[in-house]
Order: sequence, then C-alpha cells, then structure tokens
Amino acid sequence: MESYLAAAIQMTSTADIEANLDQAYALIGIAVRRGARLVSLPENFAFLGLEAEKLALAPRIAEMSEKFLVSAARDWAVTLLGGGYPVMAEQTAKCYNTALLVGPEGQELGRYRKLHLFDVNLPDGNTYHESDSIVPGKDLVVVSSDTLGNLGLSVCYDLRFPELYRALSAAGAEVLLVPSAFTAFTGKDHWRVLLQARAIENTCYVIAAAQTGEHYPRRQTYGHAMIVDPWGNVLSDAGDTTGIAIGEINPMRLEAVRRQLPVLQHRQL
Ligand SMILES: O=C(O)CNC(=O)[C@H](CS)NC(=O)CCC(=O)C(=O)O
Repeated sequence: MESYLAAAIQMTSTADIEANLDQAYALIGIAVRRGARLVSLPENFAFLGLEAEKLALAPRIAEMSEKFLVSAARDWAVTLLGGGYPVMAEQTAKCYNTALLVGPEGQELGRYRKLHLFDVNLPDGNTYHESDSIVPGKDLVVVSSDTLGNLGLSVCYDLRFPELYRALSAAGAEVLLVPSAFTAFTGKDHWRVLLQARAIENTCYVIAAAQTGEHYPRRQTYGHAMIVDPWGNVLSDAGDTTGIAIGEINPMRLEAVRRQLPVLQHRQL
C-alpha cells in the first residue's frame, strides 16, 4: 500500500433513482479531480424513499445501481464502494442490503450484505423496521488490495456493533468503510463518537460516507461524512450539506499508531 486520498461522499438521495445517480456521478467526479483513488457512496445512494416503494422497485434499483457502479468506476478510473442498495434474496420476498466494491476497470472486488438491521423506535416518534424488507447477510468481507490496503466492509447501523469491526481488524482490515444513512436524531449524539471509537479501538482508518438533509417528509439524516485516522482524529468532515470529505490514507501513519498502541496484539479474547 502507498499513501493515497480517499473520499466519503455526502448526498441527499430521494425516491428519484435517476436524479440520485446523477448527483452521485457528479460528486464522484469532484472527488476524483481532487485526487481520490478510493471513493465511497453512502447507504441508499440510489434510492431513499418509503420501504414499501423500495421493496416494489428493488429489482430495478439493484440493476441500475450495479450498472452505475461499474460504469462510474470505469469512467473515473477509481475504486468505488456503493453501499447499500436492495438486492433480492433467494427464497424470500425480501432483499439483502448490499454494498458493492468495484475496481477501476469495473471489476467486482467485494460484495457485503448488511449484518445488523435497524429495527428501532426512536423517541422522536420515527420508527424503523428494516427487517420488513431486508434479510441479514452472514459473512464478513475484507478486500485485500495491493494499492489501497485491506478494506473492511460494513453498512450504517453495523457501526453500533464493535465485535464486527474487531473481527474485521482481526482478519487484517486496515481501512474500515461505513457507508451510512444515520438519522438526524441519533447522529447528532452518536455518529462521530462511534466512528472515532471504531478507529481508535481497531487502530484503523475509517471512511464514512453519509446521507444528509430531508429525503421525504419526516425522514431526516445527519450528514457529517468523515474520514477518521487510526488515532481517532477526524481528518475531514463534510458538514451538513452535500459534498465530500477527503483525507489521506497513509500506511506509515497506520504503522506508527499500531507501533505506539499495539492493542490488536494485546487482545485476550
Ligand atoms: O430506511 C431507509 O429508507 C433505508 N435504510 C436506512 O436508512 C438504514 C436502515 S433503516 N438506516 C440505518 O441503518 C440507520 C442507523 C442509525 O441511524 C443509527 O444506528 O442510529
């Protein structure tokens, strides 16, 4: 691995698939022109609308998302993570919430299916029942790249389960990707501290793409796409408007932090 720039994209996706993909394409372009070699789109980049509509449109969302990821990665000659979008699961009417990593030649490098589903009633009156439309995946995914390092994949609500990231770092992950659509209500108190905790406890870089703003009435996300270094410092934060967070992934820095704080070697469990 050499030093490189990574970008976490921040979007306001809606139920308009074409408009979302146009927005994503433009933001990938901005990231690449600023030098990014790894770009992550947020969860629900291609569609963020009502659950019932998502399920009805799932085959179309999946097809358009995958075509888009392959062609955008090729056009911009960049490694691109699109996570997550619904992909119909076998033997059920539900989907996997899937994140796909595509290389600069359009080749599939990894496919992760969200493990933890957001079935939560929030005190702000919003209820989420992700398991109405989604079935959980089963597998950890770490993609090893000579140029970008070992990339551990996850999605959004997974962020609250430290054991997943411990398993990813134990499997060699150096960079953790957490494409998200965190709610505005939970995000304001939990998002940044959870990202910093995962970075610090695993001595890993964290690349966290995000959704921001209002997607449809009463559906508001927090924003603050960010890049966190293995010491827990926030290298870049996209604030609450659409745009990008961009930061350097530096193997020397990673190695120095891991030498100073060899927590991964001190594990007892
Ligand atoms: O609902 C949709 O339309 C699409 N799905 C999402 O946005 C996903 C699953 S519901 N959101 C999260 O995982 C938020 C987690 C979160 O906010 C937290 O852990 O606090």
